[in-house]
Amino acid sequence: MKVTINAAMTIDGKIATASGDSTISSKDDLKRVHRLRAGSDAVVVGISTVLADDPQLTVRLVRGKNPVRVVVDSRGRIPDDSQLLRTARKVRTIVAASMQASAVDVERIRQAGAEVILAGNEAVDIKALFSALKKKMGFKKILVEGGGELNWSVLNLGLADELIVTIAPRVAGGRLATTLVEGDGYDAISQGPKFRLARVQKTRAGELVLFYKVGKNT
Ligand SMILES: NC(=O)C1=CN([C@@H]2O[C@H](COP(=O)(O)OP(=O)(O)OC[C@H]3O[C@@H](n4cnc5c(N)ncnc54)[C@H](O)[C@@H]3O)[C@@H](O)[C@H]2O)C=CC1
Ligand SMILES: Nc1nc(O)c(N)c(N[C@@H]2O[C@H](COP(=O)(O)O)[C@@H](O)[C@H]2O)n1
Repeated sequence: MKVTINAAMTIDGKIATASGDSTISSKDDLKRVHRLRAGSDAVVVGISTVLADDPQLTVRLVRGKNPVRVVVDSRGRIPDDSQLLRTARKVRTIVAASMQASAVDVERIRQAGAEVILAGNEAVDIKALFSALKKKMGFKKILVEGGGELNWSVLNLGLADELIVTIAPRVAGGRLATTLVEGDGYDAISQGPKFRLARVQKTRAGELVLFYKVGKNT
């Protein structure tokens, strides 16, 4: 199974402002992302991204098939009125929760038309989730679309094959603004995953799209 992380950041590495504005990519870049989604079996996001952005995670800017939408949501907090749950009967949607989710929330999410996968005791066990996506669902291409905490988990577990980062010609600043990779971080740069720059694209809006292959660290 191939796992790709895609995100857009400012020159200073922020994927959203401290107040939660994440409108970073140009229309051209968003079309590229929608094409990437169309070529993926599933798109995976963290619950904080759902709560901040209320995303659709569809391919509406291009022709193609919507990927299955997967939300990493330990406690089953996804709101009933979120775009993902409101459209769960039209576009297949999976909520990956842990044992922290109440039976009431699991039932509420299932009633809305989404599937629930339980993986992990506290946080969602990302390794177990990705294994289920591969072995039980038969998915071959997974697109991870953040946010920073989810990016950390996927990279730190050595699960990513590719990292695509759009650098927009903007600065967000703010020590509380979310960065591309959050989590605990490494003590030494040498402990982190190593990347190979495979390709660079420039968009009409002056963005650089960097395509990195990820060296496995596990
Ligand atoms: N510019 C861009 O390309 C993107 C920007 N964003 C922005 O990122 C921000 C959200 O990012 P974050 O706060 O970092 O949250 P996130 O979206 O990565 O979600 C993290 C949350 O997911 C849950 N979770 C459960 N198990 C987990 C596990 N094993 N590993 C990681 N998370 C787990 C936890 O509740 C955790 O706090 C939003 O402001 C959003 O707008 C999000 C995606 C793309
Ligand atoms: N590639 C990219 N560029 C940006 O500027 C972004 N803000 C994001 N965000 C990701 O896309 C989701 C929104 O998707 P929809 O437009 O609602 O389909 C958002 O939740 C992030 O995962 N990505």
